[in-house]
Amino acid sequence: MGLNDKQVNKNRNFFQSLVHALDGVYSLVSTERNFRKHIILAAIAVVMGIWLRLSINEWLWITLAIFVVVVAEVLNTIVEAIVDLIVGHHYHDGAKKAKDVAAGGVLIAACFAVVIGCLIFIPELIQKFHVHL
Ligand SMILES: Nc1ncnc2c1ncn2[C@@H]1O[C@H](COP(=O)(O)OP(=O)(O)OP(=O)(O)O)[C@@H](O)[C@H]1O
Repeated sequence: MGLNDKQVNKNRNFFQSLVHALDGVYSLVSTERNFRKHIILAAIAVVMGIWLRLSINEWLWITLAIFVVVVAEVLNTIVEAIVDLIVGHHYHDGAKKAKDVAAGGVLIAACFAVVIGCLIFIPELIQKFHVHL
């Protein structure tokens, strides 16, 4: 994936911008283990949502929860890349703080997603099993 042209100047057209943006998404999926785990959990939530026939309101919350985690993962990856670019493999208290705070952001986002998932799926599952009992 990607143009692989060591380009450092601005993108010339929309297609070039799109290819570089897709390169970024590919990089996230191929290099970030936690991002892949979150995508798998998001896919499970979507399949369960279809199975439980969630309302539009519930889908809005589930979508928000998924995107909050994705955005947090993206920001975490950006912070890690920039910190590594600046300090490399040298220990630095500032580098530790930046990476730990970025990881903390992902944790907070994941907790938000778990709360939303429980609030939506637990009552839906209880209702579903009552119907079939
Ligand atoms: N240059 C550094 N200076 C100080 N501490 C560092 C440095 N690089 C990493 N660390 C510490 O090591 C931890 C792990 O760093 P790493 O670069 O492996 O992030 P990383 O977390 O890949 O995380 P994950 O894959 O879990 O999102 C950081 O949270 C930080 O506490």
